[in-house]
Amino acid sequence: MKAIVVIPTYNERDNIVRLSGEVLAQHPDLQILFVDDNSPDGTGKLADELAAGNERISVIHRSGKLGLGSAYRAGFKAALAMGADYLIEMDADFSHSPTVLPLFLEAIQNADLVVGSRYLNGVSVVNWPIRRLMLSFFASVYTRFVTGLRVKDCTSGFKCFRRSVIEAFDLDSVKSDGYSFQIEMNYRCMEKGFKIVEVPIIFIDRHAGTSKMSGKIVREAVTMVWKLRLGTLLRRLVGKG
Ligand SMILES: Nc1nc2c(ncn2[C@@H]2O[C@H](COP(=O)(O)OP(=O)(O)O[C@H]3O[C@H](CO)[C@@H](O)[C@H](O)[C@@H]3O)[C@@H](O)[C@H]2O)c(=O)[nH]1
Repeated sequence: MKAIVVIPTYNERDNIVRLSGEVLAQHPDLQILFVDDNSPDGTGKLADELAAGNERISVIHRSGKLGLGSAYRAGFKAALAMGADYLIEMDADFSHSPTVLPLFLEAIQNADLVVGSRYLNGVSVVNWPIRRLMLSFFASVYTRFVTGLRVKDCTSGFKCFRRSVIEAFDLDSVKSDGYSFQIEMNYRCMEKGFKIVEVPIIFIDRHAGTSKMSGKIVREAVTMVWKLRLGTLLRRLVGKG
């Protein structure tokens, strides 16, 4: 079995050394693929040094900050080419605990997509400012209302896909560049009838570095849910869905 943890990075220099060690210690079949967008703080160079010293670590370099969704598209394509059986999404900043990874590998045996959920048993978020927590929580409520998704944490960035799920998508047709990538992937899985299972996680706000959340990312997510829903309705109307 080969499970590749795809980790997009932008200015995560203070996190990736400890993160790599902790991720790889969780299971012998885990590998890491960093997707760095030419981070000004030198994350990419440090990732190269880690990769040079460990064959379970690889790095993709891109020319500049092109967005989380776009980083995952590039990372997933590379992970497929590397022969991944499972493709895992994870943030670089320890908001996602590496200790959950073995649970993902267990849960994916009976699912097509495993979502690490902050909102399965109430709210499991530590240290997030209340405004950010409300934004995330109500983004999920709004997404469920508009799209009919039955996932409690629609924007979670900690998840595990079976290879066959990613192969079933034309990754280039996934439009989201920002965090709405998470919503779009969930929605497309639902449309294709894949089995989505949520497992509870505790999300802890980062210690080092800063969030890359922006108004542009929020606006993209607000409109994306309608594009997804209307796209499905239109396809049904013309008999292609
Ligand atoms: N390569 C690359 N990486 C990026 C970019 N933008 C963000 N990242 C990386 O993507 C991860 C998540 O970014 P954060 O900035 O830490 O996200 P957050 O604000 O804490 O958001 C969390 O909540 C979102 C909403 O629920 C989630 O969608 C997101 O995945 C994350 O868990 C980090 O590893 C960060 O370095 C980008 O443009 N390019």
